[in-house]
Amino acid sequence: MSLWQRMREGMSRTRDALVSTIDSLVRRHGASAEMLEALEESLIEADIGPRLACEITGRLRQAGRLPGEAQELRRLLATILVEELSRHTAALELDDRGGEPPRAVLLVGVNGSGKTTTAGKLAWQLRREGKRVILVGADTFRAAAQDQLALWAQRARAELVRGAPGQDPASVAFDGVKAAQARKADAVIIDTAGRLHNKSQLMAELSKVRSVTAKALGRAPDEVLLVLDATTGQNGLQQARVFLEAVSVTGLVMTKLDGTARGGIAFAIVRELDLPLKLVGIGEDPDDLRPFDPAAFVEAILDVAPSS
Ligand SMILES: Nc1nc2c(ncn2[C@@H]2O[C@H](COP(=O)(O)OP(=O)(O)OP(=O)(O)O)[C@@H](O)[C@H]2O)c(=O)[nH]1
Repeated sequence: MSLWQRMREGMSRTRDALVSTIDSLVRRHGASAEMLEALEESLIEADIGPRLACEITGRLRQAGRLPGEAQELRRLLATILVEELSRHTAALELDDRGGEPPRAVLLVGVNGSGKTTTAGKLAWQLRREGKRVILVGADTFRAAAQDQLALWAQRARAELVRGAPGQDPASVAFDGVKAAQARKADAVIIDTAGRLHNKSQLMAELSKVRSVTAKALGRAPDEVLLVLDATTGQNGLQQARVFLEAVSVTGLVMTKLDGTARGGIAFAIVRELDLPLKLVGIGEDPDDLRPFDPAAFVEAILDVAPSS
């Protein structure tokens, strides 16, 4: 299946909801003020966030003559959404930045958000490019998390550095980076714990993992990615802020976009957090982690290419 088809399939729940709603609004209200009001509500329903939904309909209002045909309206909307997302997109900094290998990626985020899966998929993809990759299990709190990472290491044929139960996560990260340097690996991917029951402890732990990783590397980690579960919707924003207080994040990964009809959350999150969305998870296969491409994403949820 081509990348484009896979993105379409992954986003089908959001697309089905948005396209049928917009088309029926246009059928019911035509190109009218009522239609725009109803459209604003539908965008909020799709989790785009009230502020952005209001801005979008404001822009449509200003655009002058509204298209009376649903597909044209979706095309206009797509143009506005691509423009919005493009302001908050960036590629992973794994190849084209200075500094000696290994490139280091730290994954942070709440339990169950998809960190381990993202680490595994990323390792799998880098391995496919012929890179030497070390996966590091710095979640020493949950043995199951380490076992899951070990399975991914096997699947990706990546090497694994895992901590002993109860070991200081920062020391595991340090060992992982040192092992990657000694083995001349291209990339080291560090999976961390994300329990939120004790916020100050988690924050202290994460900032120590980051600073010890930086010390072992001799520079800041190339990427500190905050992994967010799209199915938690607006609640994810609150959780994200806790992590942002603890570590300086270089980008976002949004997982499980295939599991929601409210994929508009991607817009709300990048807008509210003002951080680039770098990767999206659209399924459980190793290939279902994708660099974020605003035009492909918007086309997949609105079923039209943006007007040029
Ligand atoms: N459908 C779908 N499932 C995903 C995606 N990403 C992760 N998952 C699933 O989400 C569940 C949780 O993912 P994990 O990678 O274990 O999450 P985690 O953040 O590492 O969780 P802890 O190990 O508990 O900290 C797993 O069942 C994954 O297979 C995605 O993009 N789409």
